[in-house]
Amino acid sequence: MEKHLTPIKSLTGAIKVPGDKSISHRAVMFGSIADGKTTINGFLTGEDCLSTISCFRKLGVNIQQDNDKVTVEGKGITGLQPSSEELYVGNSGTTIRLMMGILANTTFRSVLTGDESIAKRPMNRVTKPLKQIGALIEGNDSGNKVPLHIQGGRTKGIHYPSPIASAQVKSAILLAGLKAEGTTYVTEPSKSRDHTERMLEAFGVEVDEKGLTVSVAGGQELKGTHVEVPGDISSAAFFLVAGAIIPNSVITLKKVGLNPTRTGILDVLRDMGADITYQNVNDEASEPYGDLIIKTSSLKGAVIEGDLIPRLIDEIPIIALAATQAEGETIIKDAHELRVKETDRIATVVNELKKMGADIEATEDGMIINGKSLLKGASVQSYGDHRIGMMLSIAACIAEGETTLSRSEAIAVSYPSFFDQLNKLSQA
Ligand SMILES: O=C(O)C1=C[C@@H](OP(=O)(O)O)[C@@H](O)[C@H](O)C1
Ligand SMILES: C=C(OP(=O)(O)O)C(=O)O
Repeated sequence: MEKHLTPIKSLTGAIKVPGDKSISHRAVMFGSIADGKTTINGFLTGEDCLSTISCFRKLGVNIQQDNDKVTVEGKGITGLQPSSEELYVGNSGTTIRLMMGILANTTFRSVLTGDESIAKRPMNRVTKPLKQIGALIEGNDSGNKVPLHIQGGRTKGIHYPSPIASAQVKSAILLAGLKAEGTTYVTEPSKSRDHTERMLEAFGVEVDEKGLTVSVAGGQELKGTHVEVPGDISSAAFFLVAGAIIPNSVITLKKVGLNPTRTGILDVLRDMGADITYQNVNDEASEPYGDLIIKTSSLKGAVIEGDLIPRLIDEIPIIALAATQAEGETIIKDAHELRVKETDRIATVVNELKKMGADIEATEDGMIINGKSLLKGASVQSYGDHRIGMMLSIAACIAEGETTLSRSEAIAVSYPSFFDQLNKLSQA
């Protein structure tokens, strides 16, 4: 689908961004393998999370979904049933990688596959540790690419030093560890998002954390519960940057998730000089949340690297846009992981922003951006990557002239109401 976008004078008003994608996936997955019923409020109805529901239905789980309210009739950790069809995860890396951990607990064989983007993404990062735990996995490129065939075996706890800070890898291993003999440990090079750890605890599982090592003892069961999903900070990020760079703007983003493993974007934007304030913060919830108010700001460049990267990995495309409007240079490094997301996000961000006149260069593990560029409307594309599509739509709001965005439908993967909310704020 092609979208024609024109500049916006200001953004004002309040919105509630949709539910957190990482938490929505996990609520359905953990509810499915729990004993008893799980209710979810604030579920993200984006395509990725609908893929998760569809896969668990194929495994025999009864799931009712009414907009953002979901009820899951849990089957227990050994109660999933074989699917006669392939499990199709669409565009969702989180679905396939976490499901592999769960399927390592089954006695039957399942086949997992996905769209053209999933077909390119590396799965060795999970097949390798899961094989060590005892799962039987086969697939293209020695188990690195879909379709993947997976079956549980005699699983035994391992201690896995993960070469990358990845919540998908950590979660897949911990989930496989739930039924393994002994204890399963994962050590990361730096801390990735901890939604799995927090939610397993809410489902009654004991999770141990010592520094960068997380572990679960095998033989634990999950008990169905209620999950309240806060707004997705990765979706809010597009409006945080839009509010900062579009003149005369003041926006309130309500009930945004503020889990410290996800708030790197707030640290960076404040460091760059953005005027952000917090209201109604609830730190007590298993997943903290609060309202964020952002005003038009004069930004300056920043260096973004190291342990901060996993705390804002999905926000780098929109941070790159903010950097094009900042005074001075922004350097993003240690972000090699961007190369294996829905697209190679270093290449797609740099290519498309260059078409709009940005001064931006790719490096092997990041990018270098010189700010204060006057962006011009251009013909750009999302390459089927939701976050690239949204970043370019916000770029179009400040560009001179019209921008044509092709493959804009990809945005529905994580933010189906994105254009409605953008319109609402720009008309207010
Ligand atoms: O666990 C999750 O929910 C996610 C983890 C991150 O991926 P990695 O685990 O590959 O870093 C992130 O990029 C993705 O959008 C969601
Ligand atoms: C990388 C992302 O998701 P996933 O890995 O689940 O496809 C994302 O949403 O930016």
